[in-house]
Amino acid sequence: MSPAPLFKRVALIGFGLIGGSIARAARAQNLAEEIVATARSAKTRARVAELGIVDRVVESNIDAVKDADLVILCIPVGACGPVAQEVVAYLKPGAIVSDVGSVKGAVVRDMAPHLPASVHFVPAHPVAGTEHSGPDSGFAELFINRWCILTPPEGTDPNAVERLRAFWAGLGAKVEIMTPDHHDLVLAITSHLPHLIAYTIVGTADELGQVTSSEVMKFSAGGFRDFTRIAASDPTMWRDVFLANKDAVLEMLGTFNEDLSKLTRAIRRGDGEALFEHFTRTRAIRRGIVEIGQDSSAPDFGRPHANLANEPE
Ligand SMILES: NC(=O)C1=CN([C@@H]2O[C@H](COP(=O)(O)OP(=O)(O)OC[C@H]3O[C@@H](n4cnc5c(N)ncnc54)[C@H](O)[C@@H]3O)[C@@H](O)[C@H]2O)C=CC1
Ligand SMILES: O=C(O)C(=O)Cc1ccc(O)cc1
Repeated sequence: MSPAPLFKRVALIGFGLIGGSIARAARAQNLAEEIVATARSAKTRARVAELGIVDRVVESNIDAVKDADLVILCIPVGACGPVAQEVVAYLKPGAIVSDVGSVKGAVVRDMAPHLPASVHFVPAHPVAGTEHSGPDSGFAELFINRWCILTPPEGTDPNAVERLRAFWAGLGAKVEIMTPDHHDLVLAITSHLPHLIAYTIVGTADELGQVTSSEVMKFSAGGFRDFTRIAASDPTMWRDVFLANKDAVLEMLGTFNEDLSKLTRAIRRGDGEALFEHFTRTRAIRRGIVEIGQDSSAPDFGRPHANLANEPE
C-alpha cells in the first residue's frame, strides 16, 4: 500500500510552467489528496480542466485557499504581496503558505506583513525552469535532481519547514535552506545577470539587424542560440525579478562591468597574455564544476545540450 499523501488539500495559485509542473509531479507522486488550482482567464481554466491534472480549477484565489493545507503562489514575484493580501482572511489556521518566486527578500517583505501568526510562511524557490510559460509548458520531471531553496523567516515552526521540505523532496528536488538575502545575492550572479546579458546581447544583435534576417542564427554553433532561448523567457516574470532584486543585481552588475572593461582594455591593447590568463582561469572553473558533478545543465529538459566534447572525462 502506498503511504498517505503528505497534504490533504494543496492550492496552487497560478497554473503556468511552475504551478503546472508542481501539479503534474505532485499527482504522479501522490503528494496531495486534492489539488486545486487557480487560473485567471476562462481560456486557461478550460485548458487546465481539459488537462485533467488537478481536481478543481477555479477563478478566485480566495476560493482556492479555503480549507487548503498548503498554499503555493506560482505567480510573478510582483503579484505575491497583493495576492497574499487578497487571500489572507480565508487561509486555514495551521496552513503552510509558500511561493516559488525567483527572488526571496522582496517576496518575504511583501507577503509576511499580511500573514497571520496562525499560518506558517515558508518561502521557496525551485531553481529549475525553462523559457516557456503557460499551462501546457509544465512537466512532472522538471524538479528532479534540481535544487529547491527554502528561506523560512526566523522562528518558523520547524515542523512546517520539514513538511515543505518533504513535499519538494517528493517532487524530486534537493532541498537547501538559506536566508532570503543570501539567496538573492547568489541568484543575482548565477541566474539574474545571465538572463540580463541574454536580453542585452539579443537586443544588440537585433539592433544591428542581424538576428532574424541574416546569417547569425544560421551559423551560430550554440552560444548565441542559447542566448536567444533565454531571451525568450517571460517578460512579466523577468521584469518583476529585476525590479524585486534591484540591489543585488546592481551590485553584481557593477563588478561585471568592471571585469568587462578589463577585457575590453586587453583587446584594445592587444594584450594576449591577459586574455589567455583570463580564459585559462574560467576554463578551470568550468572543469571544476563538471568534475564535482555540479553541472546542472545536464538534466534541464528542453535546453539545447552544451557541447561537452572538450570536457575532461
Ligand atoms: N520560469 C521559470 O523558469 C521559473 C520561474 N520561477 C518563478 O515562478 C513564478 C511563476 O513563473 P512561471 O510559472 O514561469 O510563470 P507562468 O507565466 O508560466 O505562470 C504564471 C501564472 O500566474 C498567473 N498569475 C499572474 N498574476 C496572478 C494573480 N494575481 N493571481 C492569480 N494568478 C496570477 C498567470 O496568469 C500565469 O498563469 C515566478 O515568480 C518565477 O519567478 C521559479 C523558477 C523557475
Ligand atoms: O531556462 C533557464 O535556463 C533557467 O535558468 C530557468 C530558470 C529561470 C528562473 C529561475 O528562478 C530558475 C530557473
